[in-house]
Amino acid sequence: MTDTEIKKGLAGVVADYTAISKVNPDTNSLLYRGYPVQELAASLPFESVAYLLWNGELPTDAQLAAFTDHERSNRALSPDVKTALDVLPVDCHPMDSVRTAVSILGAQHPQSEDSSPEAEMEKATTLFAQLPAVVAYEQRRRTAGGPTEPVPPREDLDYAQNFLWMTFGEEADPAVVDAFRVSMVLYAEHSFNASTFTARVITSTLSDLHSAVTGAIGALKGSLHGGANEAVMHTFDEIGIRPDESQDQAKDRAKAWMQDALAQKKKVMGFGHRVYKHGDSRVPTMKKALDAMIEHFGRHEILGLYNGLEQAMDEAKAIKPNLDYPAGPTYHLMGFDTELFTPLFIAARVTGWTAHIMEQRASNSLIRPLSAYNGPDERHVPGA
Ligand SMILES: CC(=O)SCCNC(=O)CCNC(=O)[C@H](O)C(C)(C)COP(=O)(O)OP(=O)(O)OC[C@H]1O[C@@H](n2cnc3c(N)ncnc32)[C@H](O)[C@@H]1OP(=O)(O)O
Ligand SMILES: O=C([O-])CC(=O)C(=O)O
Repeated sequence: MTDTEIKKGLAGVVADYTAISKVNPDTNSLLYRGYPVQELAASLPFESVAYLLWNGELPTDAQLAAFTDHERSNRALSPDVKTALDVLPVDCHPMDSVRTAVSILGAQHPQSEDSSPEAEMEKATTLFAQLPAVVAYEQRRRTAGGPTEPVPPREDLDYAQNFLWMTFGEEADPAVVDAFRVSMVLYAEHSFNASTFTARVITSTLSDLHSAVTGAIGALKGSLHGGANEAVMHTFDEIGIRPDESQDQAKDRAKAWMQDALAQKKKVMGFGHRVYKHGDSRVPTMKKALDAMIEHFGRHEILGLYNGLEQAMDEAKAIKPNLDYPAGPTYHLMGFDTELFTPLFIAARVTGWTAHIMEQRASNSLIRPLSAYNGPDERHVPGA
């Protein structure tokens, strides 16, 4: 086999059909089940988008009411999960904590080994409902410096409102809720990205849903994928966030930082994409949400840093930001610890992952590519 036949990173390989989303780099568009993501993000609750991804259609009012009733009644942090999280080091990465929690939820689920469509939908829905409690508790445990009391969920709040309530213990301002809701919708689904493909590979062996999600979390953690939203904030921190500084001063420092980083051939997280080469379809919508948070909190120096990095990268390499770039500072302004940013991505992407798990299972073929061997020629153990 020659090198030219090898598709390193599976770049450009079309591995299967999917009816869940369409990423089109030529038109810079993203459709969930045919709907432009910008239209979904404009006003729909995240619950409707989850329903759409799983069922293929937006819910009627009655369907949404039944779905949200079920979701709201499954929001509490499982006591066993709390016990398990409490023995983890308080400074362990919260991606590890959430991965552990999903594993426990799988082992405890009464339908863990049932992969019928009904059981898969039930497991996807309860996981969707329970992840905010896990992520919120991890934020609170870190803030408290150890085991603490979770904030009980509220059934009178929608998904986004309740997520922020459980995290911060107070009702969030509607502007913050809306920016958070938008981020969840934009993060929900993106065809055969690395974590979703991981979930599909695991499902293809006829393994269970929670195993597939646990594996997907591992794939999401890396900074070339979901971990980039955390890494973006580390970049901002390295440049230095100075709330007293003007937007222009911040921009100049950010530009200088980027020029230096690129001169050293560094990869700057939050920029570039395997599929989009002229900008990520979701960035303009997420940037609007970031702008709203910058206005809301009066933090214009963040915009200076944002614009400085973006402009210097564009001038030097014409590489555009991806979704993680505006999402990172948005979550920072909302008050989340930087290490919690990728767990927030999990809470959103669990909808897309589980939709793909169900799609893979419905039309399965074991995913098992070939490799080209380039190790030593056959040789023999002395005396064998
Ligand atoms: C939600 C998400 O998961 S979106 C992706 C989040 N990930 C990141 O933000 C990590 C930073 N970005 C990257 O590493 C890459 O752009 C990837 C992995 C996302 C896509 O990479 P690929 O399609 O494999 O492109 P590849 O990494 O080969 O880059 C092509 C060229 O652009 C450069 N490049 C791409 N992204 C960046 C970047 N963020 N910073 C600096 N240079 C970059 C590469 O160095 C390479 O240059 P070269 O040809 O001179 O060697
Ligand atoms: O599609 C990708 O490769 C990465 C990405 O943007 C996502 O998963 O949202």
